[in-house]
Amino acid sequence: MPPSSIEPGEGSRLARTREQFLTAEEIEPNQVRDAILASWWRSRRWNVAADRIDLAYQRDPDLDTPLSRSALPVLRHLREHLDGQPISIILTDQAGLVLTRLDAGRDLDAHLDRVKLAPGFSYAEEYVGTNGIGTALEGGRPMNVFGHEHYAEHLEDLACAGVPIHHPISGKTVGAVDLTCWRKDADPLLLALAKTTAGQIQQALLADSGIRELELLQEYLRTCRRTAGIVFALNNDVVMMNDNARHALDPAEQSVLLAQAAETLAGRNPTASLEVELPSGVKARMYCRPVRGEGRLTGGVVHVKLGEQRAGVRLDAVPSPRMFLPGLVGSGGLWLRGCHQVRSVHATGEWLALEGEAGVGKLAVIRAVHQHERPGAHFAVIDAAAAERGWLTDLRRELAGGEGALVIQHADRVAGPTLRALSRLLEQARADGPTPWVAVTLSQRHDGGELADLLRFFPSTVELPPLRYHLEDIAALVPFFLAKLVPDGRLVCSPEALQMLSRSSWPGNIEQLWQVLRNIVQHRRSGAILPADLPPECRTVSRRLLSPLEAMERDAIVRSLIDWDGSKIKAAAALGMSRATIYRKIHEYGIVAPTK
Ligand SMILES: Nc1ncnc2c1ncn2[C@@H]1O[C@H](COP(=O)(O)OP(=O)(O)OP(=O)(O)O)[C@@H](O)[C@H]1O
Repeated sequence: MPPSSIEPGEGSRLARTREQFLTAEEIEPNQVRDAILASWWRSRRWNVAADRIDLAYQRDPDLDTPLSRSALPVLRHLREHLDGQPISIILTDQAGLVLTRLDAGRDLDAHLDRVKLAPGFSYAEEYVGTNGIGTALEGGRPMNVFGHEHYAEHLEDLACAGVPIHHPISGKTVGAVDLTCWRKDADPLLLALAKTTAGQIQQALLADSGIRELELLQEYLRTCRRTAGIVFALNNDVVMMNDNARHALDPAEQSVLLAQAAETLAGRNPTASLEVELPSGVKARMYCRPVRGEGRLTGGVVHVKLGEQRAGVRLDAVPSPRMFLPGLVGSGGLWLRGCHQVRSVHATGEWLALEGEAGVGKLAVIRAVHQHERPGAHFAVIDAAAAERGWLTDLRRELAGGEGALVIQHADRVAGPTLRALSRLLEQARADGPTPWVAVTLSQRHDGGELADLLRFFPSTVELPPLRYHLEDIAALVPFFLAKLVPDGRLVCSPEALQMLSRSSWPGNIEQLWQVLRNIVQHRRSGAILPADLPPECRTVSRRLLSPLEAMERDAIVRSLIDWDGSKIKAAAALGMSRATIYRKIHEYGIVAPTK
């Protein structure tokens, strides 16, 4: 198979192979390059239409970005050098949205307009199928796509050479440059030219960001000189922190503060002083100061003061960064914070209301804290949702038992007379004294209405995060669960499958992960779990691992889209977001918008 061009005669063979693939016939081996075949499979999974280019206009491209400012002079210079040759020069953002296209002559431009390879349309693989831009971005490497290698038949007359552009400091993909010409004019040198151009754009980006990073560095050093405390500075690509920050804060605390600082600096009021509760329970006051260069926000410097410990909560003299709870794994910041809060409330003896979506681990945490603090003491669980007659009688008996711990699960699922009876029982038990320590779990967000009467017995409410807010813990949960399901370590999870699991959104949380693995071991009990072993629900993944803040933002967008019947304009307005931003985020987070 030629690596970079198609020989005469090969075109028709390739066309036949492509047709076979599209009609789901078996294709002969070695008829198409591996990278192209992999891309065809992805295009099929994305349900890309091969017989039409059906793209929605996404948005007016924002050309006031470091990428556009750095790339445009380079591309114009290349245009001059190409001296009127019919080669289209195209710049896209990291998601394949065409930002600009330089004139390439009337015929080619008209064709590119017809196939919507034009500013404001996305040539991501998931929309157009195999093509020079989307396939290069998807694979993260230079890619040429000739004629019939394109998935969509309307692109068959074209040849494209796409190269991802990486940020020279962070290494993140920030866009792609693509050179497109007629198939008959295809030349392997096109890819070499595209690579050189991408390299020049990266150089220009380096010069641009060098100045911005310098401004940030100067402000950071000034702040470090002025204060003896914790200081860090950040922008989209760089984080700097002083020795105090490294010594006084553990990684979970650092990541909570950095995420909060990034959100504040990107918000409406970037110059802010705010209080943040760390996973250890300690409160910290953050003073954020934006840094601007040439009128634009280039990052921010943050000064942190560690404050008083949480009122009413016992803290060890030195807060331990990791908490060991029997039978539980996980070290994500939000997860640890929830565990710590449960332990703190348990230590005060106050009754606890523990909230969180179904399957986040509410019962598991209460059980673990109880076993850790009072090993061997009585532990009872009553499920209010089971609605069996007699559970109130069981409850009365447990309350009268007077010791250990009692968990009333799913308390938000009872209502009316049963709920009132439950409240009366608790009131009576308190009056009769001594009672076990009682916790209720609530799996839905409730408005407090009817439940308020019950919740007056539970002065502290703690919330456990959904799994999608601590996806980093999947790397520990999976081997932990596999060891439970298949002893002797005979079954492991391949890195590819783990990556897919770490990018799913897990609406059913940790319980869903457990069930998924339980089902897998029905058919695979040794060796390695591969992506093909995973059920479809784990294969619809976002493009990358989302940070907790990004996951929260994604959820807010999804909720708003549902509230506004799928209208992106109304959803954006409700969230105080611009239309352009919501379009970009929907794409970035892989949100499938509900249809109107
Ligand atoms: N951090 C963890 N480490 C190991 N196992 C966990 C962890 N968190 C939860 N689990 C396991 O996940 C499953 C679901 O947890 P659990 O039943 O506590 O969730 P829940 O929030 O109480 O759910 P629901 O409200 O739906 O009853 C259980 O099998 C539990 O043992």
